[in-house]
Amino acid sequence: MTAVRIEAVSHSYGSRNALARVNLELSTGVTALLGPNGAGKSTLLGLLSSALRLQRGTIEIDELSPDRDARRYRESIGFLPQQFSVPNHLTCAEFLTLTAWWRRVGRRRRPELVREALEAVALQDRASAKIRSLSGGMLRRLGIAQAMVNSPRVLLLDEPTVGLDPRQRAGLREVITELGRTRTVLVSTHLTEDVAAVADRVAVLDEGHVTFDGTLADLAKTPAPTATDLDRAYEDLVTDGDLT
Ligand SMILES: Nc1ncnc2c1ncn2[C@@H]1O[C@H](COP(=O)(O)OP(=O)(O)OP(=O)(O)O)[C@@H](O)[C@H]1O
Repeated sequence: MTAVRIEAVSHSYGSRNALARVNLELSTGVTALLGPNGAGKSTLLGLLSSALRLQRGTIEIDELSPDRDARRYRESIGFLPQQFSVPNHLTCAEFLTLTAWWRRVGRRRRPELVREALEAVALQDRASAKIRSLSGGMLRRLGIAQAMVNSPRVLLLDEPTVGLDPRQRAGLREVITELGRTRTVLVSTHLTEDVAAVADRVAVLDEGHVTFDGTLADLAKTPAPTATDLDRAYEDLVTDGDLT
């Protein structure tokens, strides 16, 4: 079972504190990182992905450190940033093959891993389609495929459902739920609907502090919480309970 350990992690941008002594442990399944705009979600994902350099505290994935074991650490992680650019003129399979090469997947394993990644996000029928022909939902799913093409144990998805219509969101949530059966998935979101649909666990972040870490039932204090139950509990935990 993969374990991600985040201990006493703080981060600041100049004089602005974005994270304050964050502690979290993640294992197989989907954990939602829920918080309003500016809570520090992207900063935490940036540190976990090692796109941002750790200033204070400890982060480990199965005891690998982003500093000491940089290469193996990075190979353990797949990251879908909030904004990502793709070469529109390539096909989905070409783009994923290129990504696999860049992530040091050996030539022989590439076709199989590209096929698996496309299947995992239900884009197998689009392997030969140009990226420019994809809808917003498909593009986001391709973003998840690029994050998982080297078979990482941990997937970090930063606001993956933003900007999608309800049908595309439902499709993406199914994909995320499926991925969580075998991987450690951390999904940042400010939508309690996302949390209700995909998460086994939820961590609430507010102004850089973790104000809750536990199951959905514990958060809402009811055994099978709906998005509305979660909304109510969440609003009590954040300073600015803006759910838009
Ligand atoms: N590069 C930066 N320079 C200065 N301040 C930053 C930078 N990136 C983030 N911040 C600040 O750090 C805090 C946390 O930002 P972060 O983007 O991590 O939050 P978030 O929860 O991901 O918000 P959002 O949902 O809006 O992306 C905010 O106050 C933000 O303004």
